[in-house]
Amino acid sequence: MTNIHIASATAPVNIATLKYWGKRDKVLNLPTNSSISVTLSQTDLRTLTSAATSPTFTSNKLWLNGEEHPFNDARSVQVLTHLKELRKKLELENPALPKFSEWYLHIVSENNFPTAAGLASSAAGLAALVVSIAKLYQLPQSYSELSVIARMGSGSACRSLFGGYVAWEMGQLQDGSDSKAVEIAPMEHWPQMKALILVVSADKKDTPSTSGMQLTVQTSELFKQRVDVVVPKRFKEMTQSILDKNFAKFAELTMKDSNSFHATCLDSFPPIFYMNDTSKKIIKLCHHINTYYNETIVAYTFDAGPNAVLYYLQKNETKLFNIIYKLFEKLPGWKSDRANYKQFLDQYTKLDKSVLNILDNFNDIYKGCSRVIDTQVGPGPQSTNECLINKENGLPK
Ligand SMILES: Nc1ncnc2c1ncn2[C@@H]1O[C@H](COP(=O)(O)OP(=O)(O)OP(=O)(O)O)[C@@H](O)[C@H]1O
Ligand SMILES: C[C@@](O)(CCOP(=O)(O)OP(=O)(O)O)CC(=O)O
Repeated sequence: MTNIHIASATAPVNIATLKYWGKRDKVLNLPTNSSISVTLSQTDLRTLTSAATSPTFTSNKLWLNGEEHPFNDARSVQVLTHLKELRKKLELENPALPKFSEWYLHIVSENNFPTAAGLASSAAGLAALVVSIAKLYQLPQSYSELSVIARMGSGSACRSLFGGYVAWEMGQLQDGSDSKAVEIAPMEHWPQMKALILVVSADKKDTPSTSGMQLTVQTSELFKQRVDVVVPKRFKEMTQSILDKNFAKFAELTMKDSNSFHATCLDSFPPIFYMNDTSKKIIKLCHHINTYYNETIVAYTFDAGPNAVLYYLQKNETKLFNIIYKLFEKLPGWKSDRANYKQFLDQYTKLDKSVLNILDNFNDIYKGCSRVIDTQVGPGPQSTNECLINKENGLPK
């Protein structure tokens, strides 16, 4: 087979520090509040997607992690329709261009981490889908403009169009054209931000985010206070804390916002529970650590599932790991190039007796977790020559 055109791109995961929870328009996927996230390094968590088009393809197809995946759901169709419209404009302006807008697409995608495990695979997945097709179609739109399309696929995906520190501005327009992601600051602004993900064992999510947030909008009184008062103020403060590189402030707002989001889940009717007992113990542990050091050195945040993401600064890693490594050392995922592990264990025994007594209560906490992911702030989507599609037949390699 000839006449197959292919382009590939990677995209990162992002974990919100000011949560998106609630839609004001379900079809266009418009949020009830603006949100903020940190983009994580693609060395540890990334989606690689190759997009191909050819006049010989007979339908749109998606292969995800080696298996064919449904690709005709309303959200995917909406994303493809918008990208094709933008390509169509280019073809009208320049009739010499091949008519990609009239051909079907084959998409092959791989996540280098577990899919649908509450690790924001849909965010990285949708962002990589949009960026790879935009590259294939040679679209001139900015990443902010493309984020509007990614948003239709999954809200949080719009923030994965940028690296570093990202805001999703909720926008005011009815058509959603101003509900887009913008960069607050690139990764280089505050490269010392680290993230330790504690993957908490769970069979399945309590309630998918999409339906969970709709239930919250419909039933929670507390939610009104959150979107009208709490989040707008916090959005300004958190943006400023990032620009000022004020970790203590950033961390406090991050923890409070995670708690506020989960409070509105509990206030939904019937209530939604995303955190489990292990999640709650992790919250307590972080507060004990900050109290012990008399300084906010670690922040926790939880999405629509029990996994914890801990944010901390590189300069405080030793302080944090002197406590946390001992408690979670049995889990896989610690970076093997750390020569310091023995030192962390030695330091643990030298902590004050008072805190060691408290930490005794956390000896079993690792049993509720399956692995750690030791990562950090990272860049946005990348173009790549790595390709998952066979040029001869347009199928996965
Ligand atoms: N690489 C990808 N390309 C296209 N779609 C993807 C990709 N990865 C994931 N998805 C879509 O996202 C879905 C998983 O989304 P889901 O919200 O259930 O999990 P998650 O994103 O890992 O968790 P959470 O949103 O709670 O963080 C998959 O079933 C698939 O439809
Ligand atoms: C708790 C969250 O992770 C919710 C993410 O929700 P989704 O972006 O997965 O929802 P849809 O727009 O319906 O696809 C908070 C966040 O990422 O801001």
